[in-house]
Amino acid sequence: MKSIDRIAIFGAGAMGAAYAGLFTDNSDMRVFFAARGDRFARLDGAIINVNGSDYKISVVHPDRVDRPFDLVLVTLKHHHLTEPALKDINALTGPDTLILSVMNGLESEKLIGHVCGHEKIVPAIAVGIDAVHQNNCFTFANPGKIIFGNDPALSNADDIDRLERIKMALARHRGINLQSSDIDQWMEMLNTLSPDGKTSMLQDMEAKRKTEVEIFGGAVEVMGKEDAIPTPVNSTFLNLIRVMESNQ
Ligand SMILES: NC(=O)C1=CN([C@@H]2O[C@H](COP(=O)(O)OP(=O)(O)OC[C@H]3O[C@@H](n4cnc5c(N)ncnc54)[C@H](OP(=O)(O)O)[C@@H]3O)[C@@H](O)[C@H]2O)C=CC1
Ligand SMILES: CC(C)(CO)C(=O)C(=O)O
Repeated sequence: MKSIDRIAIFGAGAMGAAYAGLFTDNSDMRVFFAARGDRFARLDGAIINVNGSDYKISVVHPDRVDRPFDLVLVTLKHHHLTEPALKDINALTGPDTLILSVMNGLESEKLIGHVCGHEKIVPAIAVGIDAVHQNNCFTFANPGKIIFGNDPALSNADDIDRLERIKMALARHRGINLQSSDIDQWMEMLNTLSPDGKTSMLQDMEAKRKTEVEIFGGAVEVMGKEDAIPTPVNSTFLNLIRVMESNQ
């Protein structure tokens, strides 16, 4: 496998800055943020502070990529994954690029894979990190971990076949038998997060930004309806957050 020397981070928010700091401190990789327009202007030459240390991360414009990156780390919010953003992610890649999305939800790998090529996607999820973003200051008490997975259903298939396999994958996903020990493990992980930290969603609420609630609670509600499984507690929290968002 080709070595990873250059990494582009797409989304210089709480997670993007945390990983930019971690990669800069713990590897020889050259770390870049990728952005265009006002974001490029804001980030280019800027000093960001992560856990008390200053970093000046180079910034690449998607229209001015001289050679593909070895790794693209996607750290956007779900609603940022628009067609133009997906095109910009694609502009950072070449045939040997790996793409790692640490975004929450079930959709980002599919959307990015559709535009950039499913074969480039390394399926993964970030857990236990508690990254907070305030202006150019970023903090996290725990780096957490990235858990790598593999979904063979999403690679090497034509579109129709892939669609069927995605449906199969979803069925398999719903067939997973969650045990109470899984919930215990999740509670243990939550207990490792900083008491002074804020979830990504709380940060969005406080900043009066759109939240990702529709891909979390919204997705559970849709699946519950489809499978005729009542999800009243989920619906209560979902509707509370929807009302809070609409009152902003
Ligand atoms: N925060 C956490 O601890 C954790 C977060 N996650 C997940 O990770 C993902 C990222 O979360 P988080 O880092 O908190 O989110 P943030 O909102 O802090 O960061 C998202 C960043 O993406 C930038 N962005 C949006 N659109 C574009 C674009 N077109 N081009 C370049 N940059 C863009 C935003 O820029 P701008 O500010 O200019 O709009 C923002 O800086 C989410 O899916 C979240 O659920 C998962 C585990 C933990
Ligand atoms: C689970 C949690 C709270 C931290 O990993 C998270 O994913 C978030 O802040 O969005």
